[in-house]
Amino acid sequence: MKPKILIVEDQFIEAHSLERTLLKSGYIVPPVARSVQEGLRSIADQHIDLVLLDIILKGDQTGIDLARELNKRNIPFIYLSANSNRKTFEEAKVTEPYGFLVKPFREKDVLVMIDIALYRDKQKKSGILKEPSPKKALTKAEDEIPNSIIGNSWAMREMYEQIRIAARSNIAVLILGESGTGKELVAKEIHALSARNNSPFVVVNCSALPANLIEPELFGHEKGAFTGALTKRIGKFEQANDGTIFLDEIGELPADDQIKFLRVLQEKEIEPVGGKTKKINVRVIAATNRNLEQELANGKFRLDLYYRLNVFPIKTPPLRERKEDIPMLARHFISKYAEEAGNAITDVSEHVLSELLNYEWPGNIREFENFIFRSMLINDGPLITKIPPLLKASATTGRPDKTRIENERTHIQRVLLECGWRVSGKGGAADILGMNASTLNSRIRKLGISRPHKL
Ligand SMILES: Nc1ncnc2c1ncn2[C@@H]1O[C@H](COP(=O)(O)OP(=O)(O)OP(=O)(O)O)[C@@H](O)[C@H]1O
Repeated sequence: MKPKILIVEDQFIEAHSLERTLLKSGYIVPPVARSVQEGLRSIADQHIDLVLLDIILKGDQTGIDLARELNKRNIPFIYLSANSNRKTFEEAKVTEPYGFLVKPFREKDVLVMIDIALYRDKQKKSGILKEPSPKKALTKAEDEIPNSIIGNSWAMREMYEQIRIAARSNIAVLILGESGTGKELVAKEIHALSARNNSPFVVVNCSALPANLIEPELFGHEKGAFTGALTKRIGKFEQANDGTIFLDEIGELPADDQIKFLRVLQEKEIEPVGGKTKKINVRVIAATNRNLEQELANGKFRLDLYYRLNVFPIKTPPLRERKEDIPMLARHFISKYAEEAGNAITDVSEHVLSELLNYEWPGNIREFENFIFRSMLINDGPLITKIPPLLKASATTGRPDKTRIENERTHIQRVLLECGWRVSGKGGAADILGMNASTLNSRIRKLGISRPHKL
């Protein structure tokens, strides 16, 4: 039987159009509730599978008050909201909705979000997503994740599940995770498993472009649109037509471009500089290693854009939270670099493995990968027995009263000092830390690290 979905909405026209959309898709829809009281009566009378809940309702109480009741009864819900302010958003967020639909919404977005919410709720209730017993072998079926993401830990298996759900729809995805945790790899995997996999996958790193070049780069420009625009240029969104665009470091997008990006998400159209608007069909995956909610609070990231993007967030776990994957990752990178390193190394020794497990890997897999490669160069094989020094200062085994930010600052400062403040290139600080040079420069700025005068 199709699920029963209750609409709690006091605006007659909006409620009616939603009701029609749901009925057309075969959902069972009880009479619309116009207030919190009516909503409470409705959930008391019958079993409801999901609630679409407007935040501002007639009467003293809001949708957020009703959400607290729904939580007590384990009924999942999605908020419907117009442009609610930050305070309302913060209050709404703590009630843990399955999503926010921002008015005006498109029929397709509503249906996809409902589909995902019902699926996630079923998973949660059936306990499928509970941690498997440690005695069970953790196998990864090849047909589930065919590509290059390595890891069998619980954290990774949960992430694979999210990737599979995301790949089934066209919904915007926001990948959140520290630098070097494989966000780009996840985006590629979603594209590869999706129906768009025969069309382009286009990557844009928003932090690598100077602010004034982002707009023409993303949206394209006509010949002569500005000084220096000698030829017409097709922007990245258009290059990705029918496929997927991956916008890395989305937190770095300047305010003006955020508005234009919102338009792509809402209207599915772009406006090349000096040209006419065009319809496009692109799946958007964005990523950030910043705390976007902090950026919202600082007024640097638009709330409406955040709503649109945060429909389906996926977190990439840091390596220190999945150390059980370290032996597998070590073997993977050893075989990846075997030819380049030109020796017959097959694995790491027991002693080295325990060193690798004891370290916290602040630069995550990128740092780990670089480290394995550097270790291969100083060993003959068949095992890696010698390794370059690991920078213990950043390990959580260091001073427990230091915050992670302080640890990161100290770690980056040390590495910069070791390399004489050379950021990019082989053996530069970015290489050693396992970060992109642009990411490192942005971290240096954010953490307020400055170069000592004597250097
Ligand atoms: N699970 C994994 N298995 C194998 N390789 C991985 C895994 N995760 C990351 N890598 C490798 O680590 C490197 C960094 O990954 P990626 O660029 O996807 O990270 P990121 O999170 O996007 O980093 P940043 O935020 O700095 O852009 C790449 O070489 C990638 O192939």
